Amino acid sequence: MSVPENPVLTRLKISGRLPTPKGVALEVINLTQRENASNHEIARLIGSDPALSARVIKAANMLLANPVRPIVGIADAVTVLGARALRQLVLGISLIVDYRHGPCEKFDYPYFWAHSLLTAIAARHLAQRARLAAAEEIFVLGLLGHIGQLALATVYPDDYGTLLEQAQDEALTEQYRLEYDRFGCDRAEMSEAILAELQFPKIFQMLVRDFPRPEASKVVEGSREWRLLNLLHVASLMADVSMSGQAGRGVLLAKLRVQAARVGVEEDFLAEVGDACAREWGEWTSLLNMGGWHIPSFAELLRQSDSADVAIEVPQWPHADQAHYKLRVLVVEDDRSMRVLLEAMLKSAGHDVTVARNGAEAMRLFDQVRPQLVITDWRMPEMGGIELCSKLRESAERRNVYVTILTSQESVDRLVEAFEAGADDYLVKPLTQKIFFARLRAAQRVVQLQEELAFDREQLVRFSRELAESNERLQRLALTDALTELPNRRFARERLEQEWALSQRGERALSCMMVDIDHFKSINDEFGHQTGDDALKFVADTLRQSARTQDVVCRYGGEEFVVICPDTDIEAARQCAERLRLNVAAQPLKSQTGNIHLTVSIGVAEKKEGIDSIEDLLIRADERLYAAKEAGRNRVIFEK
Ligand SMILES: Nc1nc2c(ncn2[C@@H]2O[C@H](COP(=O)(O)OP(=O)(O)OP(=O)(O)O)[C@@H](O)[C@H]2O)c(=O)[nH]1
Repeated sequence: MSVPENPVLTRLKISGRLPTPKGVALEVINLTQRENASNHEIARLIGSDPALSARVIKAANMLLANPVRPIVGIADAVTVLGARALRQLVLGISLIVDYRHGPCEKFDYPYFWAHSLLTAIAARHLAQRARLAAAEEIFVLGLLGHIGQLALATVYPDDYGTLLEQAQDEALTEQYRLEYDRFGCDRAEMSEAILAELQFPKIFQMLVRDFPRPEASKVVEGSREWRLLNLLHVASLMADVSMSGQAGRGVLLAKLRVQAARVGVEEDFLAEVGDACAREWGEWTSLLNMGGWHIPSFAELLRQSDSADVAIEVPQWPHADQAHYKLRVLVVEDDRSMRVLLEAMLKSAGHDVTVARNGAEAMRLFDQVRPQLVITDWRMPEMGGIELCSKLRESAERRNVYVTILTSQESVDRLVEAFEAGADDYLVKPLTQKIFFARLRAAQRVVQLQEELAFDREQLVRFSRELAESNERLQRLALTDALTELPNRRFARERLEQEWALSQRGERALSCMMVDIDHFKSINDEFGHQTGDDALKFVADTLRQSARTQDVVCRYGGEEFVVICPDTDIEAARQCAERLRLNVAAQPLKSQTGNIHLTVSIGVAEKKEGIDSIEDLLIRADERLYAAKEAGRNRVIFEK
């Protein structure tokens, strides 16, 4: 990756103001740059500085950590490490020794080097386990990772001191910006330039430039460079945590967990590395004549702090578009770092996240959270991901949730097992953000489609229920007389048919009345149509209230009513009719113009021999009604 030359750096290089090794170390650097330099010459030169050679031998032994064949002399160190690694080691050691103090009063040199040394030790362990690079190279890279800041403090002691005071509470990006505004380059560019100047390989130059802010790096995610970059970042965060005061430690630990989980470093390993750092710390500090720092037990720190208590600063992850469809997600993971990472990534994409430590806890939380997506680890205490998945699929209310299983190794058999347990998807750890967010979007699409389908289904059910209700209402309206709210003629005929059939089957009696308001026309003529309507309603109400429970009073047309009397012979029907007639006559209709006395005439008929249909029955009742009118009205006729 070629970087355009920064004029500020060029100027500093020319004026020789950048931090560089001195004395014998400088000669070693120059010598190892010569292609024809022999190991013998290099060894002799280092040997001329007893302090340097003692440090180099000890450092080489600590880095190579081979108790079977320790390095005993400087010639041995040159052979085992090789000229390039040796050169880098000499550089790192001499810079620490020569720049232990400096002119910038506000810059804490001892803190700076202690932090760099811790970063170096941690980076070495992390890289060794990940088998990403030679341990001694990563060590030096950690040691010189922040060299740009030392350079700024050393080259511009006063200005940089002022800037440090101004920027101490600012975020790193803002600090970089302030440095750039003041000096024309920031500490990362400065680190890169110094490593270029010291002839470190290009990849090292890029790493020191990018590792303090890996999220801003353009390096391809998942590549070896990307992993190295993030490991260095994790190492530097471990140094931050170890050296921070109690107050800020919780937030730093949460940040560390997220970053560690991103590169697949689980919490147990983090604790192991932390404790290895604390163990080696004493040896390194005595080797480099540094002191005064106590490094706490890392495992203890991790145990004490629960990131769940800390408000995690959620970074905006690349690839994490804000969720256009917000999901309720249940993260089920026993490793705290991984849990914190998943939570942070999901939250940065705008989702609602709940966490559980194992499948059993997830089952307990399920109904309360009602998740749409479950992301679960495979192996967990109490209940693992596969069992959780099977349990969810067994339950009718929970089976529709989208389940993604996390696995550390991808094997065909494992994947088949996951899908057979009912998983919808799987993700392989360490998580690659790009893949994670792509899979998340796929899950979102499926959940969204499922919910839209469910919504459509619900709508359909609602529509058909409404339709049934409205049909029923229409039916009711079709069979009801709007003015009197009595059943209408159509209803009367349908009901008569039913009662007729019932009476046929059970040989039960059936009677019916035809009721007509007397001189109704004259009410209309005298008092107007509205009063005529009121009179109709009045008579209808009286009939309804006076009829027996089983009788059905209907408006048959105009001012005419039919009363159906099931299980009723002619005598009983006559008595009912008489009661109706008397009740109508008993109460006058109160109108604006005064009381109007109303009467009705009633014809009663019974189903009996010679009456073969409801038509016959109605005609017979109508004939008797006519007879009642003829006979002077306000009476009941039930026989001819
Ligand atoms: N106000 C009102 N009048 C109605 C309604 N339906 C029918 N009528 C009137 O009721 C009257 C019925 O009159 P007729 O059948 O001749 O009865 P009538 O001669 O007045 O009286 P009777 O001989 O005793 O039956 C007609 O004038 C119709 O216009 C209605 O819904 N409202």
